[in-house]
Amino acid sequence: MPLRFTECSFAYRAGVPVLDGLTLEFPAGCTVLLGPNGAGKSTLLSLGASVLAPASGRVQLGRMCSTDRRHRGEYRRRVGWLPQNVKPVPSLTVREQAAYAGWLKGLSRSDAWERSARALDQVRLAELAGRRSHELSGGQMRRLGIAQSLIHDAQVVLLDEPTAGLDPVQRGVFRELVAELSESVSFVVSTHQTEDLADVYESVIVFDRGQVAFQGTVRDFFARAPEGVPVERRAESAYRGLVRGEV
Ligand SMILES: Nc1ncnc2c1ncn2[C@@H]1O[C@H](COP(=O)(O)OP(=O)(O)OP(=O)(O)O)[C@@H](O)[C@H]1O
Repeated sequence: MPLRFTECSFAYRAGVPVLDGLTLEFPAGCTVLLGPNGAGKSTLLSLGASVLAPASGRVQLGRMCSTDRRHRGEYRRRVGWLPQNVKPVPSLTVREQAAYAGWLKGLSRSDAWERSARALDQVRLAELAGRRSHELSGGQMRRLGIAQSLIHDAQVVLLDEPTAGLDPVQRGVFRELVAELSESVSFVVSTHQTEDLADVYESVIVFDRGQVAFQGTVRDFFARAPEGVPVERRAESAYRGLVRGEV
């Protein structure tokens, strides 16, 4: 079931649209969302997660519409979301926090508790299940965030800059995890990091000033770099050729 935006418009302030009639479908699999600061990536993901509602147009997962009250509960279970700052819930353990997220999405307490063990196992946090979540490192906290978005059997998980501030080892762990989990779940990952795209992602979307500047496979994206650019600089070069960014 693809996540689709149809003629979506959204503004935080009247007369200053962030999205203006955007139509976009995220492909299945692992998609990286690139774009300069202020391009509207977080806004797009928040609309996808139904945290925000479009002023006009539709956001749909298959036939479910994010703003239709009849579908909203199911929509929110099927679309997981990891915002930029995942916060520990004071005094909860790692497992309790994962279960709490499931309960908030409508799972029964026992179901949420049971599923939390599997979700923590999936993100390699099973050993830390009994630790207080405020004691986790930044990388572990992001993994707990993924567990929270997986617990209710999401089909699409939206990750907003999940690797910002992580050291290279933790970034690697994160990438491996996403690659592994993407066999059963589709991911859309917003990031400013263009290195190692080919290791994880199948598709690239470059977003600029609320519009899609590029959508295609990683291979097509790399092909946008001028000839002669060394392999390790191709993604950055392709990206620079596609965006204008803020002035
Ligand atoms: N809560 C808000 N209130 C008003 N304006 C906002 C708000 N959040 C974002 N904006 C504005 O909306 C536009 C898009 O912001 P958004 O955070 O979606 O971009 P982004 O691509 O995620 O940026 P970054 O890469 O810096 O995180 C920007 O001009 C920003 O200033």
